[in-house]
Amino acid sequence: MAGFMPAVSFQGVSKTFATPKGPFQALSQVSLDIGQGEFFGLLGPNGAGKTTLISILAGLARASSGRVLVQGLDVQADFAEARRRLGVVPQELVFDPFFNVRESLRIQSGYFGVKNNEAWIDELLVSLGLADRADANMRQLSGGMKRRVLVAQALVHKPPIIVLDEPTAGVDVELRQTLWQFIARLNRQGHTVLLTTHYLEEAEALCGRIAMLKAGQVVALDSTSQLLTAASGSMLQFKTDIALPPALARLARVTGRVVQLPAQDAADIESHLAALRLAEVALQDLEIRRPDLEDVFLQVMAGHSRSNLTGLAGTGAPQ
Ligand SMILES: Nc1ncnc2c1ncn2[C@@H]1O[C@H](COP(=O)(O)OP(=O)(O)OP(=O)(O)O)[C@@H](O)[C@H]1O
Repeated sequence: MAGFMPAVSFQGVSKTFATPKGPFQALSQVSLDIGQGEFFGLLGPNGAGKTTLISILAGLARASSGRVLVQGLDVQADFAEARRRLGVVPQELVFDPFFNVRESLRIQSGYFGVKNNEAWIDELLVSLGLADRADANMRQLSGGMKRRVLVAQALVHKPPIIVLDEPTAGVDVELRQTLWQFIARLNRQGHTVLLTTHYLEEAEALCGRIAMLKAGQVVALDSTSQLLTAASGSMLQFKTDIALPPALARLARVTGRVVQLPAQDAADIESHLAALRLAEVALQDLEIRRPDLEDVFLQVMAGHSRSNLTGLAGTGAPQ
């Protein structure tokens, strides 16, 4: 990969927090490169270390060891210049209540030293559905509207790298669509996107490549399509109102009336169906489908992944 400069390079990043119970290792030896122009997903269960990794990238926290480069710039040694290349949309709603929407964008623009930015500010307001709230005070906005402003603030200096930490947590369908259309457009124009989300459907639809973190370690790193292809078996899915026999209940993912049962092969499917028939479980809308990203995620987190899912951690090759 000589001459190849990643947008973001995590190099052996570890982070240990001092806690009353002693040191706690939130990240251990995270190494991965995100190529320029990639739409990259960082996934993991609560507490896996996603926000810690992004805080280190944004220069808000220090790695205990290892380093992070943004377009070749060290986030510690070249903090201001590295930070300018990043647009970070935080998870939490933090805002200044004294300004209106447009003023807050102008202030943020000034912070990054960008002048004569009104045209881009107008485009942000329109693209994020904020145009008619431009003069509203930040205090008056609903939670979803505040989140739109946070996205606009993060993008006001046109950063080449956009970092979104769970941007759609608790936001409505309309904002999600507005947001993703806009971010996808910026990605097509060449902006690199790093996304953390718990919405695996979004990650599957948007991300070209995905890293999965578990307890501070990279446990899968591959293109989204390769992760899906490499996932083993299929899923038997149906609806029912009747309780499953205990042996199947242990295997099943149940969401309301919908039951999903992983099956390695045809014999597995047959034995599941036989057990259901024996227990007189009436099935509706029965289907057999390929695993989706949620299935892959659960397989990886359960440690049942095939070695080709886990063996790639650290290679960091963009597609
Ligand atoms: N300042 C801190 N001091 C001690 N432990 C911390 C600190 N910050 C984070 N942690 C711990 O580090 C681990 C990783 O936290 P982090 O917020 O990075 O996870 P996450 O993957 O972003 O989770 P979520 O999906 O819930 O946002 C957690 O166990 C958390 O409790």
